[in-house]
Amino acid sequence: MIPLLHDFTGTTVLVFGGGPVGARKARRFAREAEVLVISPAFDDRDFGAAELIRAAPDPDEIDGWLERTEPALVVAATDDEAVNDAIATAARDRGILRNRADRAGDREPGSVVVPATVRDEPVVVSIATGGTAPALSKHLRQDLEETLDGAGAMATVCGRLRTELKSRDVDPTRRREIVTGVVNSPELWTALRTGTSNCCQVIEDVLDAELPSRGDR
Ligand SMILES: C[C@@]1(CC(=O)O)c2cc3[nH]c(cc4nc(cc5[nH]c(cc(n2)[C@H]1CCC(=O)O)[C@@](C)(CC(=O)O)[C@@H]5CCC(=O)O)C(CC(=O)O)=C4CCC(=O)O)c(CCC(=O)O)c3CC(=O)O
Ligand SMILES: NC(=O)C1=CN([C@@H]2O[C@H](COP(=O)(O)OP(=O)(O)OC[C@H]3O[C@@H](n4cnc5c(N)ncnc54)[C@H](O)[C@@H]3O)[C@@H](O)[C@H]2O)C=CC1
Repeated sequence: MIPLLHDFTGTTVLVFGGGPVGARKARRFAREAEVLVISPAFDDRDFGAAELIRAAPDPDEIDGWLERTEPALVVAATDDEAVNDAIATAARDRGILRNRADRAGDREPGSVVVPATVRDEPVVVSIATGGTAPALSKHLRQDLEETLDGAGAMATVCGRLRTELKSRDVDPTRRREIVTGVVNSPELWTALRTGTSNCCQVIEDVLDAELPSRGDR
């Protein structure tokens, strides 16, 4: 399987099942999508900004929910295998992406897996184990959280530097050298991680060091 990034902004994600797994997936997608959770019970769980709809559709009622809500992705997270089967079939027949929480192993096209994710915006890292060991995905995610500290700030610095260097017509080879040097600098990582220097300061320092003849300041 090949990981891809998909923007769900402005779309609907439909989650069946209001247990811990349905709640986790709902929180995940509610970051950017409009999430509807269908379940006969919700207990006291955190569903993020998702809308909760109390219902327990039978397998033959699932397709009607897909027709009415037109989701970009459907999550099957009920504890009823027949319902999860019906969700997977109806979504496949309508060409809708689907995630089955109760299945590991081979998948057909359009049947997607939710990986463990570490974020330090705009950086994102996803981890999966081919369904073999989701607990390992979770463990590695927790480990990587430390490694990624400062990566978001580093990405912001590089992005602004690239724009700045392009606008100054610095040739592509030199630009690449400067940006690669920044990414590989232990001092800059430490500065961004500890907050001794912020993104703007780092950019100014790099430009001063690399383009000492900047005349417009
Ligand atoms: C195939 C997949 C489909 C999908 O859901 O997309 C799937 C399937 C199944 N998970 C099961 C169990 C557990 N899943 C977790 C946790 C997570 N599971 C997630 C993803 C995936 N789980 C996809 C594969 C990802 C990969 O390739 O690694 C994560 C990463 C993302 C997320 O769900 O948000 C999230 C961690 C998020 C985080 O913390 O970062 C834990 C740990 C815990 O809950 O603490 C357990 C208990 C321990 C264990 O069993 O390992 C079972 C057995 C159920 C049963 O026994 O009935 C099945 C079904 C089966 O195996 O048949
Ligand atoms: N992918 C993953 O990370 C994991 C997957 N699982 C699998 O996912 C399933 C769900 O896990 P949990 O949330 O722990 O189970 P759970 O049993 O706590 O929750 C299932 C939910 O589905 C609801 N439900 C039952 N019939 C329904 C229907 N017809 N329509 C809508 N909702 C319905 C129940 O009321 C309940 O809220 C499990 O059966 C298990 O196979 C379990 C653990 C982790």
